[in-house]
Amino acid sequence: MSVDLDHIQTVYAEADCLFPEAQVEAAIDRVAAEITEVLASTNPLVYTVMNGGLVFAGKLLTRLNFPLESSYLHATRYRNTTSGGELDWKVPPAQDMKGRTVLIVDDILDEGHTLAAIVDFCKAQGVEQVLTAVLVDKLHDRKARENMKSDFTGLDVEDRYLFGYGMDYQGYWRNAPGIFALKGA
Ligand SMILES: O=P(O)(O)OC[C@H]1O[C@H](OP(=O)(O)OP(=O)(O)O)[C@H](O)[C@@H]1O
Ligand SMILES: Nc1nc2[nH]cnc2c(=O)[nH]1
Repeated sequence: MSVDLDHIQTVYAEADCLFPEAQVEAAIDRVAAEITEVLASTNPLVYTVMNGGLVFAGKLLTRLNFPLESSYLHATRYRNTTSGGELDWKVPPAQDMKGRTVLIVDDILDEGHTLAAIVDFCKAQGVEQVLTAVLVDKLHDRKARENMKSDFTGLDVEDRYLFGYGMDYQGYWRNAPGIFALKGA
């Protein structure tokens, strides 16, 4: 598919910055401290959900100063579009997680279907416990499960289409240094 880079540039130029880099980094500091408090002695297996979780996980992991194992899984529901569909497991978890504490790290809890499916998968593998960490939680009443929350949350955000810090717009701007909302969405 050919991409209109002028359009991609315009989207960035016209977007609203909801949280600039310094605020996001402060949120990651806080989340890292909370995770350390709860998980430092549990020898956790930390799973990054690709692609979106990449930036948050990279920044989070160096702030977790205790023994842990890091791996990734790849599940997608949006496929570079702005509305979700069926969850597609591109790379399921590879490690044996039976009896382990597992932390799932992702960029966003939106409707929550992605995290719910991953958590269910981990439970079916016989984990000791599975916890979740997201950089942003989008506030609305369309969650997959009632009152669904992540165990660790960086920032609560309004109900708009977001990009930056791992979140994409048509595959672009995962590298944007802040949390941005699409103009008019
Ligand atoms: O809470 P939900 O409504 O399920 O949405 C959240 C998921 O959507 C995004 O992934 P996406 O499917 O866009 O794939 P990506 O990680 O490659 O961007 C994001 O990274 C989360 O994994
Ligand atoms: N980039 C991006 N991915 C999402 N996945 C679910 N919600 C969103 C969103 O607002 N932005």
